[in-house]
Amino acid sequence: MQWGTPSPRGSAAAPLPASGIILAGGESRRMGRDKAMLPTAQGPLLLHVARTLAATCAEVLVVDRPPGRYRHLGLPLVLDRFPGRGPLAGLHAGLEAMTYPYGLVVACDMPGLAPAVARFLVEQALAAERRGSPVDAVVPLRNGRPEPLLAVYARRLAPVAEALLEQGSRPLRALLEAPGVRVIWVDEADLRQVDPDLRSLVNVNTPAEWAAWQRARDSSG
Ligand SMILES: Nc1nc2c(ncn2[C@@H]2O[C@H](COP(=O)(O)OP(=O)(O)OP(=O)(O)O)[C@@H](O)[C@H]2O)c(=O)[nH]1
Repeated sequence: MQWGTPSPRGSAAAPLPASGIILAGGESRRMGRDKAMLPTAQGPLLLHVARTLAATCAEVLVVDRPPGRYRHLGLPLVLDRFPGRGPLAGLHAGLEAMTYPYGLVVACDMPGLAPAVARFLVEQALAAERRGSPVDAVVPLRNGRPEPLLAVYARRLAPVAEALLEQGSRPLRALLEAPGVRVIWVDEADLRQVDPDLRSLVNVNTPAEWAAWQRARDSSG
């Protein structure tokens, strides 16, 4: 299945004027095989995530480390400018390349992303902008802890991320803690209104986690 094939499920609402950024430049050491290419009923996991994101975001970009591994999928591809520096480097490249002022970032190893969650997070950023009180990020909390691998970031954070990367490898969290960065923290209870089991926040890092995810999917039909 190639990118651009019409979604079998379709989507009732039109995509929002925002970008979707899929971080796919990791090394998958714990999985022992490329997480982006794990097989799903909708094709490789990366394609499944991209198609889910496309229901919400008018643009979807995949960010990989050079030289780029996913050209064969036909997805719009961006390469890290700070290779080997982790997810913040992927976010930085995505923010620099994206067309829209806000981008929803998703890790390529999140098989349960729900379009309703993607839309809910992006709408928080767009609504704040409309109210005249723009924010730089919209980040879910789970058990009181930030989930920065499924979050909205403003394009204006690109130079902030670049300054952090120039200091070396830094966690995504460092961007949210940078001076002046305005964040909407989304309560777990609010997220559960659109995703009761918080499946959108599941990421699969190991073969055991992948097997558990597949079992859970099978048992829920
Ligand atoms: N573009 C880009 N994405 C990255 C980079 N490092 C990690 N990611 C992505 O960020 C997300 C979270 O990565 P991790 O699961 O922490 O790391 P990983 O390298 O994929 O996996 P491990 O090797 O098992 O730690 C995944 O979607 C990765 O593909 C990077 O240097 N560049």
